Amino acid sequence: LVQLPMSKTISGKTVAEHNSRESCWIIVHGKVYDVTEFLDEHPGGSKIILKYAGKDATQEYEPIHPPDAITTNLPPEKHLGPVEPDTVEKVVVEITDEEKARQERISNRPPLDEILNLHDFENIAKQVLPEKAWAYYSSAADDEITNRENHAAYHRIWFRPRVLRDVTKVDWSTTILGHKSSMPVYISATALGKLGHPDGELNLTRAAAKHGVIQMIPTLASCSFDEIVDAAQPGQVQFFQLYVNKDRAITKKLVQHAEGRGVKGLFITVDAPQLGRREKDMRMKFEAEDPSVVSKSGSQGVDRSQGAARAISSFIDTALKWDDLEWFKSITKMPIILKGDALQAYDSGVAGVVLSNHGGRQLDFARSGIEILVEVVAKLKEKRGLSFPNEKFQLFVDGGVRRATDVLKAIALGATAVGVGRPFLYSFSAYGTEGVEKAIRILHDEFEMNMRLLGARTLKDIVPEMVDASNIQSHIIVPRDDLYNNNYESMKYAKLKES
Ligand SMILES: Cc1cc2c(cc1C)[n+](S(=O)(=O)[O-])c1c(=O)[nH]c(=O)nc-1n2C[C@H](O)[C@H](O)[C@H](O)COP(=O)(O)O
Repeated sequence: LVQLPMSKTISGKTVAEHNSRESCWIIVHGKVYDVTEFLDEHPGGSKIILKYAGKDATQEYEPIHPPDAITTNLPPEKHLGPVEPDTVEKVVVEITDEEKARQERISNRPPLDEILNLHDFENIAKQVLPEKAWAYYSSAADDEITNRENHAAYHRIWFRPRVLRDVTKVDWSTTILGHKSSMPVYISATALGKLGHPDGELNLTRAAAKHGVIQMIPTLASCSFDEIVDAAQPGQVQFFQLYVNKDRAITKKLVQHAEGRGVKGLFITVDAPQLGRREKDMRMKFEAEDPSVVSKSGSQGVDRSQGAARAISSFIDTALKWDDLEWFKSITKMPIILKGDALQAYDSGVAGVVLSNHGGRQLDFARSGIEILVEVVAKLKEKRGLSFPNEKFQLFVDGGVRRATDVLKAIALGATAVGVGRPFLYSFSAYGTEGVEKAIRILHDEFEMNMRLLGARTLKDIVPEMVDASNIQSHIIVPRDDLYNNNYESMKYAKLKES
């Protein structure tokens, strides 16, 4: 063990002497950690840590890790104590021209009252987000066809509105798993909130509290779980999205802690035994690492030549199977909902299912949640005599929802509510909590208008007869195949060569 100086704090100079693979100390949030033996365990690879060996790594650490990640992953004897303030050499991050231009775009972004729809937030986020953040948030798997199909599928569903109904008063509030919600929309779990904004997922918590919307807390949040729950108002309803860890003891601790903190629903993600190949994210290579590095546990090193997603998700249990649900029911009283395309969910006795393809970030060419909803409702009606929406077994969809009309189509087809992911990410990335509030207000405005135009006073009036989904399964138009089309010189003879 290295002999530490007698003083309670450690000088920056001493830390700077431990700047190699042989002895690697880093500073995070003013505390010194000996990460020498953790280098090859780090899911994000050793390179990114060695870049900050002997230095302050807080700035790099913040967006990707919950604050308590380092203290929970390093044994206590590696927590060396506080660093002597102002003895640490400042990590100068040079401001590139590109970054200056991005800051310029941030200050020139339009005022919130000019934002009219959720697409505006995406358009602005694309211009103001750091490249890594935009890549991570916007990316989807392979050719991203499913990501586009998620949105396109709603365009194959048409309304049959009712007229001459008194729609002076319209009310689109509902309950989700028995909890009040101001709209049939919840904020879906999306990881790494601090890539887009220093407050990360707290932006969602604050806005959700103010507007009576339910937030689903992701396992891979940048903020710690307790930070997010502590930021909730008394009585605010939150759900927890779980990636099941190979180490079930960790999963059990997480689930029971969430229940103990008052979370009202456990959403187990079942469509991601491994996170998909999201090529925009992969291009950001979080410090490519030689995959042959064998970690201490003797297993092949984490393949770190991918983007953030792969690096942070090596813990996910690829062996998860239907029989495990009994174990989950034995460790928690929270209603359990499966998140992913899980047709057998009803027979396994869970409280519901989110028909989702993870925003197109997993299996490309997986069908959209809304298309599966039509199939699931028909099947459960025929095989189990169920009708929907159904209090006992609630159906949710997510993916590609950008308008209140998308939500109303899902409600008409039997969903209890709909999850929205990227639009809320983009809204806080560009405008913080106020952006999320604006996004929620936009949806409220759209609900009011479209409920009136549909001739519906409450969500109960939104019935299957009000939509024509007969074309939902016709994939005659495959969403734009951008990658292929942009490379293919389709206009080969556009310009005949002279002579
Ligand atoms: C956009 C996005 C989605 C993620 C997401 C991160 C981002 C940036 N992450 S991920 O890194 O692992 O893929 C999660 C996640 O933590 N857990 C999860 O269940 N779904 C995750 N999802 C999927 C999300 O919960 C919704 O299913 C999806 O976002 C719905 O599609 P839209 O974005 O089009 O609304």
